[in-house]
Amino acid sequence: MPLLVVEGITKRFGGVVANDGVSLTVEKGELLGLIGPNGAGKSTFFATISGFLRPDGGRVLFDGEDVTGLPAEVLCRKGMTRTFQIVRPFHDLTVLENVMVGALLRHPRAAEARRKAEEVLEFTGLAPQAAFRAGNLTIADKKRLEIARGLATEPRLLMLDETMAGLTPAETQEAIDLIRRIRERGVTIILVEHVMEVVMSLSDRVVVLDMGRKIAEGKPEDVVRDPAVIQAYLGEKYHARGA
Ligand SMILES: Nc1ncnc2c1ncn2[C@@H]1O[C@H](COP(=O)(O)OP(=O)(O)OP(=O)(O)O)[C@@H](O)[C@H]1O
Repeated sequence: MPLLVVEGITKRFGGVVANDGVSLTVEKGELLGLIGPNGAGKSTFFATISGFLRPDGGRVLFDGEDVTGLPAEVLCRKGMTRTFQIVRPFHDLTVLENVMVGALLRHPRAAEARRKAEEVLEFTGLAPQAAFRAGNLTIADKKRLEIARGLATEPRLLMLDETMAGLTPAETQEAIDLIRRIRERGVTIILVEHVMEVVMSLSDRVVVLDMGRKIAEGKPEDVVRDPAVIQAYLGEKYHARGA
């Protein structure tokens, strides 16, 4: 049984149909890349399936259970956690305290939450910055903290929304390595990402959205050769890069 089954999810904002009957499945242990041009509906899809927005139609099944429209904190407890494109740590708390907030979900006693948070900081490479105020971190470390806060909730499905935006090539490589290691721990991952090298190197399968609809799905090497994908997305991207 797939870990996640999404059937015909639709989300409208007034006259804009941000998600128009999107269906997909994610197998346990799989890493699915979700790509598409700006405004294609990727963030809306994340928000709708992870309980931050209510869908106008369609169903979400998590590990066989219908979880459609349940609030984010309930879904998080069931094991579905998302990160945000615009990172939003508690700026005045330390890095350790920020991660403890995530860890408290499964470890209500502060000492245990702290132990869990320290383990996650070690794993994500943020241990040296544990006592820093989150607001003082570099962009790359803020992105890493966003992932660490998600990991501290001990998800089975982790949805990563543009964790590489604004990173240097060296920082991007570190983030790729971190995502690989998360995956080796058995966490299923959906990754929204514009950096194609990242999508290509990490994804088992790629789904392409355009104007709210799924226009392609398959192995990364097949999807990048799909004429509809080149026209809707890659052509524009390569053009924008001057290639
Ligand atoms: N809260 C909102 N209210 C009104 N319209 C919205 C809202 N959120 C998204 N939209 C619209 O829905 C469409 C899909 O937007 P969404 O942010 O999901 O796309 P995206 O693929 O994540 O884009 P990007 O790659 O730029 O992050 C866009 O037309 C956007 O303007």
